[in-house]
Order: sequence, then structure tokens, then C-alpha cells
Amino acid sequence: MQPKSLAVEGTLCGSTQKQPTEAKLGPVNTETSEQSITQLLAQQVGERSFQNWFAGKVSFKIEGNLLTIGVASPFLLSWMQKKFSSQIYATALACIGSSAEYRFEVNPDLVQVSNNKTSNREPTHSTTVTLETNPSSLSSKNTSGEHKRSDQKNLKKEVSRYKGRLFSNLSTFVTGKSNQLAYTATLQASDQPGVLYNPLFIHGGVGVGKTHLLEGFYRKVRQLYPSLQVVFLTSESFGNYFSKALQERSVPSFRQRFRNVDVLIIDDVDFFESKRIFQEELLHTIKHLESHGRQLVFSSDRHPRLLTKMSEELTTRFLSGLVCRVESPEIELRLEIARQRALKLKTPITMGALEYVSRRFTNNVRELEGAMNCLQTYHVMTKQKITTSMARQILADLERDCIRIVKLDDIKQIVCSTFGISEADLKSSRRARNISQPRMLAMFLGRKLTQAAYSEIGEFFGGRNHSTVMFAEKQVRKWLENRSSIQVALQEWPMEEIIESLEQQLLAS
Ligand SMILES: Nc1ncnc2c1ncn2[C@@H]1O[C@H](COP(=O)(O)OP(=O)(O)OP(=O)(O)O)[C@@H](O)[C@H]1O
Repeated sequence: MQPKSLAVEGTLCGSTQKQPTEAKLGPVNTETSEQSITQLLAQQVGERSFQNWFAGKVSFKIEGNLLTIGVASPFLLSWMQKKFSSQIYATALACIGSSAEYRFEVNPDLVQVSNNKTSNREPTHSTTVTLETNPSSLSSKNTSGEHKRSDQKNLKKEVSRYKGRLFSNLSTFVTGKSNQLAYTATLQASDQPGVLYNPLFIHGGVGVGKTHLLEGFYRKVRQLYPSLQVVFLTSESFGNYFSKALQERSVPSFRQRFRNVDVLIIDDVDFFESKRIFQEELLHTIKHLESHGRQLVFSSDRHPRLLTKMSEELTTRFLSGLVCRVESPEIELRLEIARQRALKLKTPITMGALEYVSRRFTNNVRELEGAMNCLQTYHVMTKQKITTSMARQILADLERDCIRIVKLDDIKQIVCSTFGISEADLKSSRRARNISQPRMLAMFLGRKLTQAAYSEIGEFFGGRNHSTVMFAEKQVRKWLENRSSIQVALQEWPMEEIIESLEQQLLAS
């Protein structure tokens, strides 16, 4: 039985949630309708999350300065509280003003609606969230009796609604120097799956557009070859399906499912590092698919050779097609993405403000998009055109939040794992090149990414004095100027590329 009322209040002081940017912005507007709440919230959480968690699934009520969000179950209540508090608080501020408060409660009416919906729903519905195949293969699953046809229809509707919403398109991918190669390869490979680059392996740092390219690939192939079985999923889902198959002793049907596809697209294969059993299964899946001329597409946060905890056989497979790197977006690309985002969100904005945003949000496109969303929210609230000074003021908090806190300990771990050396060696007095170079890089990164003083860094990396750290910093700069290389996983790499990869991993961790 559901409890009548279970509520969690949004508190401003003492809350561990990140405080949202909009806290300083909102003029009080007590007449805000549910429609504008949903509109603002959709901007805050993103259209995808909004459709998944809010649309038709929650209720909103404003009484005085209190925004109440009704949800269908205690589980949802605690989950949404954890996940969306800061966005809901931002929405409450924008709608109600600075005295806004919010709370979640279980709404018994929604419990009823949700139960009805569940009983009408295709039992394998959740599959569509992580595993996309073409509707015919999904709808052939386990429906029975008289309801079968209508269930299939519902499912198809659901699947296409989901696809239309979730999957990015190659036509909306903005290209520049940093992503041109990966984009062109994706475009060409999707024209003739299984023919050109197989596997196609796309790697790069966080939020630079890898998933967008993979999704675009998926959509294009589905569009050009509707009869092909195309599966897109994350590595984590692949691992979960496999674990489940092991538990349920249904490995043969797992294999049948994955080894009969025409195109297999797996996002974030770095997830498989150190997971031998998944690596083994993936390897056999790849071997099988390749031997039948099927197309494979992968993405990862690093070059296959830098996935040092991946089996050599799998690494070799990843390398056997085309490996493309997506670099951090250059300023021109960021500017164009920001401009297109403003057009899409219908945000009037000056060129100066666009330039400001693209200069300030340099790490990845996701952060840049987040900044544009904030400006759009401000425009919706005030109806004003965004100028540079407004952008500076509005984004001040967000900029601060985008600064990641990197610790010396994080640097130690990532350097050791990338170069395959032990912590003791890193801190030792050994001068062998394969140890001293990573040590100098670690010190360089310590200076660049943390606030630690020379002496603190020296102390941390083996009780050295500050002049050793100064020397290391100077030395790494010299390597960069001279475009030197460094050995990782028995291969020479451009120093610049390795440093960028280490930084990306640290900023993402
Ligand atoms: N070149 C681009 N043009 C248009 N949108 C882009 C571009 N690059 C990234 N984006 C957008 O930025 C956001 C983040 O991109 P995406 O999720 O593809 O990054 P990712 O590299 O897969 O990151 P992660 O490693 O964290 O999964 C998405 O909304 C995506 O559509």
C-alpha cells in the first residue's frame, strides 16, 4: 500500500545540492502557470530527461512561495530528489522569486495513473531505454493472446517516439578542425555499413560529441537501410545484459541476440577496462560479426592503445579498422555551436555575448550547451536580448561550477595507470626514463590543475624539494615546444596528445 503523504522539502541552507545559477536572477512572478513551470523545467533538465521523468508523470502545484512536485512512488521521490533538486530549485526561483521553496510528495492520484499505465504497457518496455534495435525485432518479443497486436502497436509508437527524441542527427553536428576527420569517417561508413571502415573507433575527451556521432551513425543507417538490424547500446548495458544472461543461464540467447545483428554500435568501451569477462565476450562477438561482414562502431575516452587494461587481442581488433580522434573544440567551433544553439532555442543574443560564452566554456560542448540553456532561461524570464555583460553576470556561478577540483592523489592514480607503473616507482628516486618522465608529467599536471604549491607537490611525489618540481615543469614545457614524444604501452606518442588525454581523464573523474 502506498503511504498517503510522503514529502521531502527543498531546503536552501545546509543543502548539499549544488546551488543553481538562476538563484540571483528571477523576478517574482506569482502567476506562473503549470505550462511555464514545465517549460522552464524542461530547459533546466534537458528535453530527454524531462520526457523520461516529468512529462505526464508528475504534478506541479504552487501555493504561496512553495512549489510542490507530486510523484508516483516513494522510490521516485527519493531518486528525483537526489537527481533533480538543483534544477527544480532553479525553476522554483525563476517562477516564484528569491523566497521560493520546493518539496516533493507522493501524490496518490499519480500512483493510480502510473499503475494503469504499467498494466497497459509492453513488459519489455524498459529494454528500449538502453538497447535500440529496429522495431520489428523488438516487437517480436513476448507478447501473447488478444492484446498482442495492440501491444505491438503501442510498443512501436513508444519506440519511435523514443528514437525521434533521443537520437542525435549527423545533420546537426557542427564540424571544425577538431572533429572533421571523425565526422567524415562516420558519414562515409554509414553510407556503406560493413564496407569501408570496420570497426570505426571514435575516441576523445568528455562531451566532445562522440555519442552524437554514434547516434547520428545509427539514425543514418536506419534511414538508408530500414531492413538492417542495427543495435546501439552503451558498454555498461552490454555488460548488464551479459551478467543477466550468466545469472539466468541464458548465454546462448544473449549470443544469438548480439551475433545476429547487421550493425553493432557500442558507446564508451573504456568501461570494459579491467573487466576481463566482458572483454572476452565482446571479443568473440566482434570476431563473429566481422567474419560475417557486419559493421562495428565503438567510442571511447582514449585511443585503443591507451586502454591499458584491455586485452591485447581486443585492442588489436579495435585498431584494425579506422581510429579517429575528436579533439577539444577549437574557439571557432565553439562559437558556431553556441550560435546554432541560440538559434535553436530562439534566444536573441549579441555577437559579443556569444564570443564571451565560447571563450569561457572551453572544456567541452556539453558545458557550452549548459551555458546557452542558462541564457535562454534568463531570456524567457525577462524577454531581454542577452548582452555580454548580462552573460557575464548570469554565468558567473556556472563558470565556477565548471572548474573541477583535481587532487594530487587523482593525478598519481591516472599517471600510474596510464604508464603502467607502480605508485612506489612514481615516488621513488629511480631515474630510468620510463619512470622519470611520468613523474615529471605528474608534477607538471599538479602545478597546472591543482592549487598546490611547488613544495607540496614535491613532498607528495616522493619527498622532493620545490626546485625539482620547478625543473619538471620547465622540462615538460620544453618537451611540448619541441613536439617531443613519450612512450606509453610500448609505443611512442606525441607528448601533447598524452597530456591532453591525462587532463581530460582528470577533469572527467
Ligand atoms: N560538434 C557538435 N555539434 C553539435 N552538437 C555537439 C557537437 N559536439 C557535441 N555536441 C553536443 O554536446 C553534447 C555532448 O556531446 P556527446 O554526449 O556526444 O559527448 P561525448 O563525447 O559522447 O561525451 P561523454 O564521453 O561524456 O559521453 C550533446 O548534446 C551533443 O549533441
